[in-house]
Amino acid sequence: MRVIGLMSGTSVDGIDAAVVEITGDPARPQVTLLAGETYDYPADLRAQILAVCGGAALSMQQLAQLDEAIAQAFAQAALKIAQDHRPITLIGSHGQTVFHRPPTDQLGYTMQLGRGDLIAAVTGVETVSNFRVADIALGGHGAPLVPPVDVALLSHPTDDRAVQNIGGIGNVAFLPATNRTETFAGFDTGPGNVLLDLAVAHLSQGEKTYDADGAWASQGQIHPNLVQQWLAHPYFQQTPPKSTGRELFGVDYFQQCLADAAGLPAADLLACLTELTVLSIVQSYQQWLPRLPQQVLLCGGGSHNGYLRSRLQQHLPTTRVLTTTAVGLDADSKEAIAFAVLAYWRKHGIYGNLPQVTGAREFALLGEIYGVAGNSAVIA
Ligand SMILES: Nc1ncnc2c1ncn2[C@@H]1O[C@H](COP(=O)(O)OP(=O)(O)OP(=O)(O)O)[C@@H](O)[C@H]1O
Ligand SMILES: CC(=O)N[C@H]1[C@@H]2OC[C@@H](O2)[C@@H](O)[C@@H]1O[C@H](C)C(=O)O
Repeated sequence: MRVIGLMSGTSVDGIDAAVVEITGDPARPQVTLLAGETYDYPADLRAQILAVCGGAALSMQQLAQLDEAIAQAFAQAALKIAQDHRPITLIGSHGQTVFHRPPTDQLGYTMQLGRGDLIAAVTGVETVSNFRVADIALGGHGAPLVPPVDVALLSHPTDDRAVQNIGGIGNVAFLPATNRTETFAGFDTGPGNVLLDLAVAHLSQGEKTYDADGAWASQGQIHPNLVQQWLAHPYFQQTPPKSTGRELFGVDYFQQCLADAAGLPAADLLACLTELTVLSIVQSYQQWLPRLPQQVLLCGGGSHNGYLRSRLQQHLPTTRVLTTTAVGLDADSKEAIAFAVLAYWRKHGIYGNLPQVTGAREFALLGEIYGVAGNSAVIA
């Protein structure tokens, strides 16, 4: 079956789209990537989304317009990537997270915009969307959802692996070697690139959106006391299951970091924020994974940050730090691929969440399915 996966994450940089061919046993699918692209959001739409993520109030009218604009952008991304890969049978669309409240003594709440019904209507392809809410209703975090896909696609016969996504937020999936019988682990490790991106935009007066390869940060000096001060944030001490977002590590937190680093050169701020990401990952492995893995497989945009990668390798001397691309799964497309697989699982009646990761009290079918009328197909 040919499936499109669509995802836009906490960096809000654009829509990751992937076309995959899925074959074999639905529970242990064989996935071949046929195309992977990122389609940038129009600048005004990105600005609106970032404002809402930052807590800007919206009228219902504005919410409706934003939801439609995001759905249209996702549908256009699907139409573009499908061009040379028809027929497409199914779309799995994560949408755009604009609000995420982890559960406490009350249920969590999460909101992804980009209505699946509109994507189905525009593309003529059955679409699964709104993946997180079923897990949330069962007391879970609704995140991270990619770990079971990592288990299915990246487990190794003899080596323990940790798959580390470094997007806006970072998250890990621990995959014990398949010759062991342990359960899996996974959680959000904390900020990935989000603080770095905010710092770069601030330091470059909006000229740049990110620090390519970590080149700017690599010229700076790390101030360990400052990094330790930031690592005292309660999120880093919290026991999994745990998830986070721009609500905790967004503009307000960045302003605090900026104030803490007052007087330091720009490159030092970037080096310190990079070290925060790196040490939050390393310390969370030491605290919460059953043991350190033999391999860390990086994915997401942060996997292109050579400075960050080298810092991570330095702090994990007995572990090989690689990318998922190095073991055959494209590091930039992996999350989009994951939502194609989650949609495929939904259609086959296969549970998509891992309760030991999300904290839900049960397994759940994830996603709402939106069908299309028989002859309305555009890319089917
Ligand atoms: N060449 C590069 N060098 C350094 N950093 C990069 C590079 N390319 C991308 N990035 C970083 O990766 C970020 C985008 O990563 P990605 O697309 O994985 O995030 P996301 O999917 O939005 O987030 P999340 O996984 O939290 O939902 C950019 O904002 C930038 O900080
Ligand atoms: C609520 C939400 O959108 N969470 C994202 C975010 O981005 C990274 C991290 O925080 C992860 O928990 C999740 O995305 C990935 C795709 C996941 O669910 O596995």
